[in-house]
Amino acid sequence: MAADELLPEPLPADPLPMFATWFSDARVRNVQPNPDAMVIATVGENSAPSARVVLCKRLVPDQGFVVFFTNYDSRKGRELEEHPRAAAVFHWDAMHRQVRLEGPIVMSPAPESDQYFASRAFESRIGAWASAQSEPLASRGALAAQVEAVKERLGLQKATDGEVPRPPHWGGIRLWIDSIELWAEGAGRIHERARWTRQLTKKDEFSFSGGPWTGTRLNP
Ligand SMILES: Cc1cc2nc3c(=O)[nH]c(=O)nc-3n(C[C@H](O)[C@H](O)[C@H](O)COP(=O)(O)O)c2cc1C
Repeated sequence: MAADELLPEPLPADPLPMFATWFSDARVRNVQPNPDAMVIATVGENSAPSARVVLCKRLVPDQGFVVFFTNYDSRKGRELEEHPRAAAVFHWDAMHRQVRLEGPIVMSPAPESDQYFASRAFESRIGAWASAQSEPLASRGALAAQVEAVKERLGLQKATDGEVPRPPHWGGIRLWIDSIELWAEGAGRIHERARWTRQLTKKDEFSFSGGPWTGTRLNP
């Protein structure tokens, strides 16, 4: 089965509007239960890679970064602190498309994390305090007890009792894109691939400015 659309010829100078269209297509057409899911790969001790699924909650194509939210003390958080680069993969099976991203990461500015945290369900906000993500857990009951302890400590039993503050160890991570590959399934396994790279120059704690993109078709 071929992708809905193959890659334009010649390739666009800037790949990010096309990535944004693919991302939006996947969400608008609701092609899978979590169309915003991406696998994030990080590098740990002894250069060992590790990967897991997270949800991409923002894509800012004009600047060129994506955002996911997590516990900064989790395994991925600790690995990213040591090695602040990541790779991400989206796979939209029903659209026969894959997108690969690579680049440096930064923690989101506090307002970005606060805004998203405030939009989460009460239980998820309590859970962000209760779960020491990636740490050993004695039993399922132990987590339930941690949830109850957090509610007790914050004096919040239900959503209408008040605001759950954002834990300092929980927030957004921005992956700034300096390499992107778009892949579209072709007929008879003659797929289409192209990769674009650019230089990123650090502007401040949260942002980079991007140089021009260089795009190349790749053998599938
Ligand atoms: C569909 C799906 C979405 C997920 N979304 C997130 C997410 O947005 N943030 C997150 O921290 N973990 C998310 N997880 C859980 C992660 O895959 C992972 O188990 C967790 O973050 C701990 O990973 P780590 O120990 O490598 O840090 C998601 C899992 C699945 C299957």
